[in-house]
Amino acid sequence: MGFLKSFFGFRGFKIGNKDKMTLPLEVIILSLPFLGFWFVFFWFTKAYTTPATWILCVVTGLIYAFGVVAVYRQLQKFSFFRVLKYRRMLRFFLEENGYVTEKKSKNKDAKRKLKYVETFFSYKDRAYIVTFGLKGNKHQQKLLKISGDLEITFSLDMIDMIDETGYINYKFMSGLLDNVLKSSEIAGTPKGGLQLMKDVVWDYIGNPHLMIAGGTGGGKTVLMRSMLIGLLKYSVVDILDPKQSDFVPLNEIPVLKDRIFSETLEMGQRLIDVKSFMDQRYGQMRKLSKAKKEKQMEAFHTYGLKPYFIMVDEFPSFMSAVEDELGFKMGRSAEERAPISSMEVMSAIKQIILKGRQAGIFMIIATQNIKSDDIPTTIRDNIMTRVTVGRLSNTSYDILFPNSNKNFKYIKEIDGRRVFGMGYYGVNGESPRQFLSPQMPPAKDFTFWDAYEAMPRLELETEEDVVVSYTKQEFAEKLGIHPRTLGEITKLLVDREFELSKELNDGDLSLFERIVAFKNQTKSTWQEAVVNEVGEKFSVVED
Ligand SMILES: Nc1ncnc2c1ncn2[C@@H]1O[C@H](COP(=O)(O)OP(=O)(O)OP(=O)(O)O)[C@@H](O)[C@H]1O
Repeated sequence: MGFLKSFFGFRGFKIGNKDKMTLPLEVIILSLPFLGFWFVFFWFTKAYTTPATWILCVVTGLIYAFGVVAVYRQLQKFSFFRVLKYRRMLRFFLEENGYVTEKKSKNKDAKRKLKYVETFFSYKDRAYIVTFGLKGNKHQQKLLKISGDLEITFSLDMIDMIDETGYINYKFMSGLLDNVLKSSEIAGTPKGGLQLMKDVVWDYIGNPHLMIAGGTGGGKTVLMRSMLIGLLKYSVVDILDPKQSDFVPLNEIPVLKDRIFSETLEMGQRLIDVKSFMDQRYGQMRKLSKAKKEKQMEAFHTYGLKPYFIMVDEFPSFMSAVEDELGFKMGRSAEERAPISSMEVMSAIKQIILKGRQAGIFMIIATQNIKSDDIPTTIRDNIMTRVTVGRLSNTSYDILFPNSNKNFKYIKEIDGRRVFGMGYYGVNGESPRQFLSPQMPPAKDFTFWDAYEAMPRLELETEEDVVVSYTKQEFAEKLGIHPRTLGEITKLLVDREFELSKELNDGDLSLFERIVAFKNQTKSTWQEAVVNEVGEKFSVVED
């Protein structure tokens, strides 16, 4: 299809009058065994005149009709038949909504014929794609805003809108339930991907910081706790819980011990400390980058640093507590004033949001319904990823996903099954897609508490922990040898049971330098140079 499209501009079959015929055709094909049987029966028995045979024929016909309906419904599970059905729905939609022109005919009595606006429908990688030809036609403006109506017509979720010269493509996804994960399955990588559904990965380096919004009971806490399952495996997480409810008890678990803060003063101080830590990390990264002679400083993970997340539950209520308790108040004496001010806290948050990405420091903030003045614009606009769960007001959707022409709806059931944590996921400025939060397994099989208790506690790197590590190419360049020669020396060392670091770093450098120097000075072989340094077998202690 890709080949046909690129060479001949062939996009599939256009939606048109022929799509009316697919349902009768399907019914006829399904009825063929029945019709065939009775045709052969009457042919051989010649029993046309026997009323009993006709009664039997009608009765079996009725039973068969029920069978046809049942089979037809089962066939909808197959994409081929679903595509036929969606094509019929799309044709009907186009006709009903005036995306048609009447074909002119010289014969006044001729049957009215319709010409549909150029529309294609295809199915690829579990996505349905509707393509409209624009080419300046009179429907152009309406076709650019049609996605919301199509979502309702198909009961599918639009996940992408792709512009092409003369065409607009809308991509719809099905199978939300097929893509949901269990809370226990959440995983991620330090290089920027936390998997939230089978087909949704939060690229926290590409689209840093996350805002979770949801009405009360919508599933924010469960989502945050599920995310912790993934994040704690490879990063450090601090939690600010101004409500002092959902997270404070977790402070007893080693992996989160002293990483949960709930008093306004300690939460504010923590953010100021995180900001200082960020500045210090930038310093470390600059040093490492310089040691590696990089032209440009890379992201934190290339220097072996862990990501660091700060989760803030009920962010607006945290902000008002900061303003109340740490803000400037006329008449407050110096003794009554807190050691830190609300301005310092706000400035720390802004700096983390604006500069945290490269240093690997990310904020995850949760809020209930959100109003435009709840969160300062600098902060809000730079929180690039947004998720909603449960019921939310239209104002909240407008703030989170501005300019989206989606018809946001609150869904509690899918295919008759009660679901929790249903909402939308999107990147600031792009069209959001439907989202289903990782599902919490029944308490008899899984509890967050037990899961966190089984996790090892990771620490952020101190200045002493940070060593410059090199790729093979970089390390070989530093020694002035070919990477293949480096491979040969490494193998000779490993054969002699010498343990090397996983990633070659400054600590390994002097040993390699000595081996290279010995070889060059004595004109020996690499093997002799290695044996000279580590002996025939490194692990054997010689007398
Ligand atoms: N992903 C999920 N899987 C299973 N159950 C869920 C899920 N999300 C929510 N629930 C159910 O809904 C209840 C409320 O969810 P949760 O506490 O996360 O809501 P919330 O948005 O944090 O509410 P509040 O704002 O009032 O704190 C949970 O106790 C749980 O029973």
